[in-house]
Amino acid sequence: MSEKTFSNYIGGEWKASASGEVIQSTNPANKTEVVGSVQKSTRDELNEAVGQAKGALKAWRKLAGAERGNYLYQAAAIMEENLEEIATTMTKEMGKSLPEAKGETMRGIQILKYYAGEGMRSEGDVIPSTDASAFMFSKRVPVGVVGVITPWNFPVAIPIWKMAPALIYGNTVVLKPASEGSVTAAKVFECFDKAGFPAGVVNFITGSGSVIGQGLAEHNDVNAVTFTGSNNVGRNIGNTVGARGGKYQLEMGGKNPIIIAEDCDIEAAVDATLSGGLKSTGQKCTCSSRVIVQSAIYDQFKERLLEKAKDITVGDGMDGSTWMGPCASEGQFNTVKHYIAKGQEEGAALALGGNVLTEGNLKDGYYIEPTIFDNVTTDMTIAQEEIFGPVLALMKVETIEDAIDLANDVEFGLSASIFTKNIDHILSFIDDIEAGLVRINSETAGVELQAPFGGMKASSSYSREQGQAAKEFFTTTKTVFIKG
Ligand SMILES: NC(=O)C1=CN([C@@H]2O[C@H](COP(=O)(O)OP(=O)(O)OC[C@H]3O[C@@H](n4cnc5c(N)ncnc54)[C@H](OP(=O)(O)O)[C@@H]3O)[C@@H](O)[C@H]2O)C=CC1
Ligand SMILES: O=C(O)CCC(=O)C(=O)O
Repeated sequence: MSEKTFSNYIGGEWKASASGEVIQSTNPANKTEVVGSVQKSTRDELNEAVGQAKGALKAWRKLAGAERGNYLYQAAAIMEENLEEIATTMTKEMGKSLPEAKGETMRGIQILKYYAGEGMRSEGDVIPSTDASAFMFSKRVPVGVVGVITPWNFPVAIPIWKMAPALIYGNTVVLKPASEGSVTAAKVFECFDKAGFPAGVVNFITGSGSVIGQGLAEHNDVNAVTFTGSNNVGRNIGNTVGARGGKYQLEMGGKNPIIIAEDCDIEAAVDATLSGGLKSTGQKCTCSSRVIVQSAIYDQFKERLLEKAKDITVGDGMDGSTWMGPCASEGQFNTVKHYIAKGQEEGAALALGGNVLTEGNLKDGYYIEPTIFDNVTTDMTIAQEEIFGPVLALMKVETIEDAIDLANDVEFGLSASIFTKNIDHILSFIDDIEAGLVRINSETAGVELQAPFGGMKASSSYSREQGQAAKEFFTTTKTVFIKG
């Protein structure tokens, strides 16, 4: 893949920033490899992108839903032709293994198709009026210009799961992707460009979060902002958009528990813990980070977990034998090292890993061993804060009631899972766990595009994304009363 500089996509044209500056994206598996560069854009360019989106709004919302859907089908088809290239760029830019990157790209394509079909579905209800000679109905209408601010960990799926519903319901969009995932997002926009959306309907602008992201949050012509990322940034965006009367949706961190009950299938529970905790190098907001195990099987579970974790192959995501890639960036690498040191300082026992990997080619990347802490208590930092790295915290409990209380003892509430065959435990878990995604005998990660996605407590702004739930955020309702 040749290194390339990508422009912004504004009003249907690729345009370089007047700043003359670019942001380089490097490969976390090989720090010296530049994957590509994107524009370091200015506020004026953001204003231009928002102006284009505003200008395109009327004609776009007046198209039939099926016509808007055709553009999404077209984008999906073009992405399918370019799947390999997009996935390769993703692996090189943020490090997840190539099969995971391909899976994510395929998921983006399926999301586009799902929402394309939405253009042919109901957009309201007929409601009986108390006046027998009148006709009353509700009708969903677009919110307007939508600002989309996304993280680097799912650089294809997250921008698409926000843009596709925004577009099908008649909104126009301005995407500001994470700087560390911008080259991959630019590849997606190349497909959107080829799909031939009317000028101004989809816009792509790169640059720093504090200039372009904050600018989207502050812009009075941006009617709604949808964000996924860290809690601090998310709260600030919510406050800024809310203060000017805009609509916002925030999806933020998680500290997701997986409860291992004494009656469970231990092999399945071990596999799910490793997959949910360490796939994508633990860089999913839905990843399992607290493993809460009943004391009767604690030692047996731990032994098997350690045995299997030792076999994990760490390396460049482009290498077919790699199960776990590097941390996505130097910043993330340093954060993970900080939490590993903090865990040790606060008295957790390191049962596995904890070291930086430097053997052979690994020295060129941001590699950390799969790390498992034992004897973790709920007051420890590693049991409370989102690490976003390959670190699991084992915690021991006596009863399932204790396990659920412990699981709820964090500020987050995104995803949670339990491994058990006991129906009473399953029912009380479903009832009592404070999480937006509740998973039984399955890992905490694994989001289905047709179902609502979002968290409780500090994990989200009470809103839900994906499936039919997306309609709530990307539309507003008109109630129409007609009397002849
Ligand atoms: N829940 C989730 O899905 C995710 C959670 N995280 C958590 O966040 C931590 C940090 O990750 P990071 O990517 O830095 O997350 P951030 O919240 O910093 O970034 C997410 C997005 O917001 C943008 N942004 C940054 N600062 C501002 C600002 N002041 N105003 C508006 N937008 C802004 C970023 O742009 P830019 O990239 O240019 O800074 C990026 O597009 C991780 O360690 C993890 O704990 C991260 C990713 C996803
Ligand atoms: O688990 C998934 O597939 C999606 C998780 C997610 O949204 C995230 O990590 O940002």
